[in-house]
Amino acid sequence: MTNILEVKNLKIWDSRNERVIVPNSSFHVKQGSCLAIVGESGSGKSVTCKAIMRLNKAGIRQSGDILLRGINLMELSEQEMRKKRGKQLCMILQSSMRAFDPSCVVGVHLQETLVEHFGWSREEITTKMKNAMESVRLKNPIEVMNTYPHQLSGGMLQRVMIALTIVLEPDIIIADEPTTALDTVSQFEVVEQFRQLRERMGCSMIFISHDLGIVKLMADDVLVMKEGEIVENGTTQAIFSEPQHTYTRYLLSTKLALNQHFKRIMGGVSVAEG
Ligand SMILES: Nc1ncnc2c1ncn2[C@@H]1O[C@H](COP(=O)(O)OP(=O)(O)OP(=O)(O)O)[C@@H](O)[C@H]1O
Repeated sequence: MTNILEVKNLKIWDSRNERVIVPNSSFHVKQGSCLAIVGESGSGKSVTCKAIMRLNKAGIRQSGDILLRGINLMELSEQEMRKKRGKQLCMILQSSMRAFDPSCVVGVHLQETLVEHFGWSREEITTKMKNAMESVRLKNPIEVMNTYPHQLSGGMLQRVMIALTIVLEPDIIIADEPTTALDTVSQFEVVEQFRQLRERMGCSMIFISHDLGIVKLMADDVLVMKEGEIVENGTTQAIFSEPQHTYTRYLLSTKLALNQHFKRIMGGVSVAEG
């Protein structure tokens, strides 16, 4: 199987105080597969994904190679990189609210993004978005497009982003904790939409999540990060059944403990199980 993305010797540091955040990371994403990145808060998951997009804040520097379909993103100009973002590399954040301009209705943002990448007409965009929104079970898509972001729930906005991703058909989707800000029911629905998205488009994905239940459901491979370093990398099956590193075992044991706690207080089957 070919790799859609290869990250080699990625180093990320804060140039203001020379603090190294990620010393030396190498990993890859196989074509059509989902790689989950797990690890405690502050372990460097987000900065790693932002480094792939080349979207870390000014002051945060990076070196190494990031090959997308064999093209080294590190060597592209900012203008060339802008063309890749959205069209070939899509990022879905914890909360989509920040991705939308609060002063415009949702449809304006969708139109602008799709015109920039494809140059389609207004009508074409509306038809494509309407179909995609219906496929992620968003009712009244036209109405949604005429609504301001703050008038929609977090779960609805995430589904609008997934619908936009369906239309953009990127080579790889990077989802950074896309369900963390949602209530349990919306979480379940959004995960389901991500699963269907992968089934339908066979797209490759990097999925950051705190929730090992979701990781087990979504990912083919798992990368475990601790203090900026990759401490373990393997298939989901292997990581869950035979974790090698003490830190991975610790993560899995806390998941188990939380599950049991949940069962004790709720008296039922934990949602994270399976
Ligand atoms: N803009 C920034 N300036 C300086 N340091 C930063 C910046 N963004 C992140 N860092 C540092 O990089 C490290 C990794 O942060 P990162 O957000 O990648 O962690 P994470 O694993 O994604 O955590 P979380 O699960 O909480 O999102 C942290 O020590 C953080 O302080």
